[in-house]
Amino acid sequence: EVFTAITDVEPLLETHQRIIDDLDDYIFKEEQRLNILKRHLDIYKREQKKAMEDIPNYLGNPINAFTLIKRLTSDLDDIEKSIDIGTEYIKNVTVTHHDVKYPTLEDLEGAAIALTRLQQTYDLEVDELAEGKLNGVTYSTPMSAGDCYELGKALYTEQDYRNALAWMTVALRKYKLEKIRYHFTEEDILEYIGFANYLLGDIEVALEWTKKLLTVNPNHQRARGNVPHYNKMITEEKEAMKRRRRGDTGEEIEKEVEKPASSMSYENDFTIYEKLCRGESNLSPSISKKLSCQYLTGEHPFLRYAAIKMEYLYRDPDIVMYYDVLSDNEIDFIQKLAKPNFKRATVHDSKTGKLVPAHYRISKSAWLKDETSPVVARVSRRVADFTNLDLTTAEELQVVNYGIGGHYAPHFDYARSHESSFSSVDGNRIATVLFYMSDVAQGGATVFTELGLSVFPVKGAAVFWMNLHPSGAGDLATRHAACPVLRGSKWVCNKWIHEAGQELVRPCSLEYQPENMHLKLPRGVPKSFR
Ligand SMILES: O=C(O)CCC(=O)C(=O)O
Ligand SMILES: [Fe+2]
Repeated sequence: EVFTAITDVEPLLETHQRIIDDLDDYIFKEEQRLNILKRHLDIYKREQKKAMEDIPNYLGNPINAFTLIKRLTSDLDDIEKSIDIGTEYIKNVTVTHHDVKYPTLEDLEGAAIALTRLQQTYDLEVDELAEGKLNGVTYSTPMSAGDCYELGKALYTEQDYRNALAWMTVALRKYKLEKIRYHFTEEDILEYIGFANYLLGDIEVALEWTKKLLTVNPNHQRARGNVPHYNKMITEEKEAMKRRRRGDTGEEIEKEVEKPASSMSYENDFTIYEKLCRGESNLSPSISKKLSCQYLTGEHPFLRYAAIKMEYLYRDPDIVMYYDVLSDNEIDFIQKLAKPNFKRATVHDSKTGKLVPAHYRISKSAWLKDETSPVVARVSRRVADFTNLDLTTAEELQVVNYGIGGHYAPHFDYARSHESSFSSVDGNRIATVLFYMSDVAQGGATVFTELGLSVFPVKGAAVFWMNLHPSGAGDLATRHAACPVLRGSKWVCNKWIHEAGQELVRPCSLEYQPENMHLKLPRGVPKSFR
């Protein structure tokens, strides 16, 4: 009936306009949505291209590794949300690609923690890292506000509020510069900053940030609730201070709380560890003047064929490095053999005696029996040749690969008397041979915290030391650690040699005999080298 009179048609123009507005709005939103998707796609394409140019170099960079995991976890969530109609499509992508691996949010958190471990160990600036720089050199695409936000969020979840705050602060700065729409807003960042400050006990600063949040959104419910709460806490604290000053509190004047000795020594141990990881080793001249290099030659059939290049890294206790004791082919072969059996590394729980994963040992490892391949057996034989020890009771070859920020905190290789592995029938781990199966671009040193010694990996070389005194007691000086890998990938393999079978080559003794403290080099070595 509307077409019968022009006046009846007139209101239709309003409807018409409504549709125009709605469509405009819809298309604007769709374009925004597609822009977000396009931006993601561009980044995925750009990074894939960069990665394919040099995969080890790309993934060897902790920032690239982190952002890759982020693109396959939280960014993918963001993409899923952006595709309203296409939700089924992206679901299909993740459901039907059974042949590819997807990291989990746990992986994202692991990568975030690894990044802060690197930051702390190597004294890196958050601002530098966020620009994709390691020690002043640019190694990756700068991190976006989204990258920094996700990193901050993961650290917040891990209750590392100090680092969460540092990354959220960078996220805020980048967010304002980028002017890009994300799945989060400035309000979210401000809320994290405010609350992290509160949890760190800095109430006045928390209040300041909450007020900033309220200038952006005066109706923010949680922020409005927090302001009076923070104000109350500040007033109460001020009152308490006044009372304390007047001395009428009845409360005890706060004393400097002394930390228990054990936690102090742990902190000290860790500070030394971090210093050594940065290569700030401090061998005393009395040790360094005794260090030397030589060829290990002599009558031993193995050494007659191939003299080994040997270097003393420390004396008393002796720590030596043998060079070129694994060939590139052997390394390739052993890596291929180990990979399918890789499991997250575990440590002995001294209480339960069980093997459990631990945050202080982050790597993947596998054990290889001599019978697995003639190559593995050959490595054992070689170890017997250059250590002059009996390998019959040695453990299988342990192959290890350290991922992003992978490390092993200071420890002893031998079992202590209270540990369940102490009473092994073959005795304790008398000696360690640690082969380096890769060079490491940055970081990844093996450090001896009691000796002040840093050893940087050299592909094909092996470090050898005795863990026990001739009395069978553990040598405390052998405490050592694997530093976090800063850039690159670190491969090692360990051969742990046990006491049983060494009775003739290395007799036990309760007396202090300096010559018994030294390594017994293979027979046929000229006397001057012993
Ligand atoms: O990887 C390293 O540098 C040391 C490894 C180590 O100490 C161990 O596995 O016991
Ligand atoms: Fe070790």
